[in-house]
Amino acid sequence: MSGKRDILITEVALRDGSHAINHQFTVEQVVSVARALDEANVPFIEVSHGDGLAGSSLQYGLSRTNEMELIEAAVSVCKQATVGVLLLPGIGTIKDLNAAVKLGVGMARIATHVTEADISAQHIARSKELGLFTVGFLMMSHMAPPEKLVEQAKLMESYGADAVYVVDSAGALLPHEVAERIRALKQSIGVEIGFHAHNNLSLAMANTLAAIQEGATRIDGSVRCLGAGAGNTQTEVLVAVLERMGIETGIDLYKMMDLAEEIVAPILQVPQEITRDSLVLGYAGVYSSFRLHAERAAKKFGIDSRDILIELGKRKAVGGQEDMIIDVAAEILKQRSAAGLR
Ligand SMILES: CC[C@H](O)CC(=O)C(=O)O
Ligand SMILES: [Mn+2]
Repeated sequence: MSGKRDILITEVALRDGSHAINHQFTVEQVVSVARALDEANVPFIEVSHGDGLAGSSLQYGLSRTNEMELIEAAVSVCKQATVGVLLLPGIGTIKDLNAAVKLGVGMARIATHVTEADISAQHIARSKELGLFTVGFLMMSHMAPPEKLVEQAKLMESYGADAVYVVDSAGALLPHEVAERIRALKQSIGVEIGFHAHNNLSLAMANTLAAIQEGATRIDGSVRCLGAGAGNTQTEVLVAVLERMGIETGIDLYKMMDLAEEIVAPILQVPQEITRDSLVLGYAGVYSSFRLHAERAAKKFGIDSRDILIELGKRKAVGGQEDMIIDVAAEILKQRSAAGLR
């Protein structure tokens, strides 16, 4: 480990992983994970509610612990890592960003649906004013062709973003689709390009490597796959694979493996694997964070969660439309009853 970094990894387990554990992180868990990540020399650690700052709500899931306490705890144990936050304009506000900055965060990722970058202008501008490394985070990137993605990334760049991410929120992209998107951005924007994967079709690693091959220099990972759906690119595995390829992350592999095994595995409510529901998320192109909501609705209405997810995919539901999950479940039940199937 030379300390040189060819690729900058952002660890998202303490934010994306919040979805997988119903937003139940405790201060003690965040302290132990963040401290170990910092000791392993991970450069960026994202901490927030799964849906970003101020996501704690009945609609998205109530946090067990106020996220500001979690952020403060993470910052307090990080000696070298930058702690970052996610903000979805409309869920979180500039007031929330200001509060997070007071606690010592150094990076903000402003996330919008892939076709709605224009709503990020004031949040990106404020983040820059606050001196933060600022990322534009284009979610559900499988829903837009490369030309559209370029148009939206250019908007984020024009607002001042230091990097723009292609975000495969549904884990639906195939490696050649990732490659064409990153290639198009590389040819069109001047800021760094990042990639965020979900492993619902078992393609997170392949997609990440395709992104790196086309010039992405910022990559998200979640240790032990602690992320929504089937999780993200597994950080400790990514570190090992990149090391084998001669690509330096600056991260200590043994320390990452120990953290995964000894600290993160016990936090998981169930081991992260590609279940039938996470597979359907990728297959149907549905937001990974919808999985547990759909499973709860399926149980309540006595129907198959896969039918709910497939219908959400057909309706092209986007992040923030979690209320549609109940509507869809109720409609499926009504149709079944009308057809005499129940
Ligand atoms: C709801 C926010 C979302 O979880 C952000 C993200 O990680 C993604 O779109 O994949
Ligand atoms: Mn995600």
